[in-house]
Amino acid sequence: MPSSAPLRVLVTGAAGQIGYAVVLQIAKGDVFGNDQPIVLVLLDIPPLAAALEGVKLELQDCALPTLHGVEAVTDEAAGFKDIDYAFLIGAMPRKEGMERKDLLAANVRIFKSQGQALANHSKPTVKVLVVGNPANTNALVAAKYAAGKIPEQNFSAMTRLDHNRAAAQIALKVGVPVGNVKNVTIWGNHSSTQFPDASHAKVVKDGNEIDAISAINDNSWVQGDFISTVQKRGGVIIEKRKLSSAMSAAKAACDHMRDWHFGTPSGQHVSMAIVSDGSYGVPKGLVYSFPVTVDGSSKQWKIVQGLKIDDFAQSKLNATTKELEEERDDALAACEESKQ
Ligand SMILES: NC(=O)c1ccc[n+]([C@@H]2O[C@H](COP(=O)([O-])OP(=O)(O)OC[C@H]3O[C@@H](n4cnc5c(N)ncnc54)[C@H](O)[C@@H]3O)[C@@H](O)[C@H]2O)c1
Ligand SMILES: O=C(O)CC[C@H](O)C(=O)O
Repeated sequence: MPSSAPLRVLVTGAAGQIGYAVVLQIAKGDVFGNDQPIVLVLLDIPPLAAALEGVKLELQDCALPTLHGVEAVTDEAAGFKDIDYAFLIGAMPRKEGMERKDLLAANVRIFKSQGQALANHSKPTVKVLVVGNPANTNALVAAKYAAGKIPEQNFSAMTRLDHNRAAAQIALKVGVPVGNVKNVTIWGNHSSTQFPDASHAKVVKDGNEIDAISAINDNSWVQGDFISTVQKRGGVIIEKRKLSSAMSAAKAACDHMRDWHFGTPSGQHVSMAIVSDGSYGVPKGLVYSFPVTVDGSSKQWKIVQGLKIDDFAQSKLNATTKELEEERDDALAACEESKQ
């Protein structure tokens, strides 16, 4: 039987394709547990009000014991009121032929407004996951406009999909189930400059835990096809489906929030894009993907320190840093232009 007070969980873009895939997983307990009641708040834009209402009705029809309420709203003030967790998915996805940069100016304004809404209406303890692209820079913008009310440590952007993709590629290469792979790392931006890093990963093979690098035994793959496959996977999905990834993105969003809520398993790290504190020489303030562990009782993440970064890895970290600095500058200029 559900025991504690309901958590208010906001999903923006809830009438969209990731939204449709994510709400059931959240509502049935995959993220916050089978005994944690929740109220789902679905937010989308006014032209999507009827579709949003349809999602709400379907959720009611799922008859889920953990779902104590569903609210469908098109007004930010109502959507962000008193929320505990926010899945910020609502934004334009890249279509075939579009560059990620084309999204920046349009989407960044959404996150300025939502940063302000978080500051004005949400609980100061709210934990925020930005999925909408460019996710890292959108999170930077939301954190900036919520500053003073909500700690920057409460903002994150999603690189868990890249993390899951990297683990899956290693599992396929080694010939083990993906559950036998842990501690891959995604560094930097959720974009094609990200650095998927297998060098600290472990694999259980034939009953023994060994370094992934030894299990793979193919350094040119680790420094070549492995990296480019993960970097370009989102684009390949768009090319094949003519739509941006949704099922895998929704699953990754749930993984990210579950680990933030309950903590990471002992001896394991995950990848989260969070506000840099200067670790590994990454400029402070950039929203950058790092290897992190999370303590489930405090719900605080910590960057894993002391991982060896060789010259090859450092050049990859530098490239994604450079892109994030450019995105930050473009985004802040776009925010200045939008006088709301
Ligand atoms: N970080 C990641 O790993 C990752 C992975 C996949 C997709 N994405 C991104 O997630 C976003 C959503 O993708 P999708 O496929 O669900 O797109 P979609 O077009 O199917 O849905 C987006 C929804 O957001 C809504 N929306 C737009 N502006 C809004 C606003 N201001 N407030 C609330 N809702 C708003 C739209 O009306 C639409 O219903 C895209 O930006 C996509 O690129 C990120
Ligand atoms: O637009 C893209 O290139 C990527 C879309 C999405 O973020 C993904 O990773 O699948």
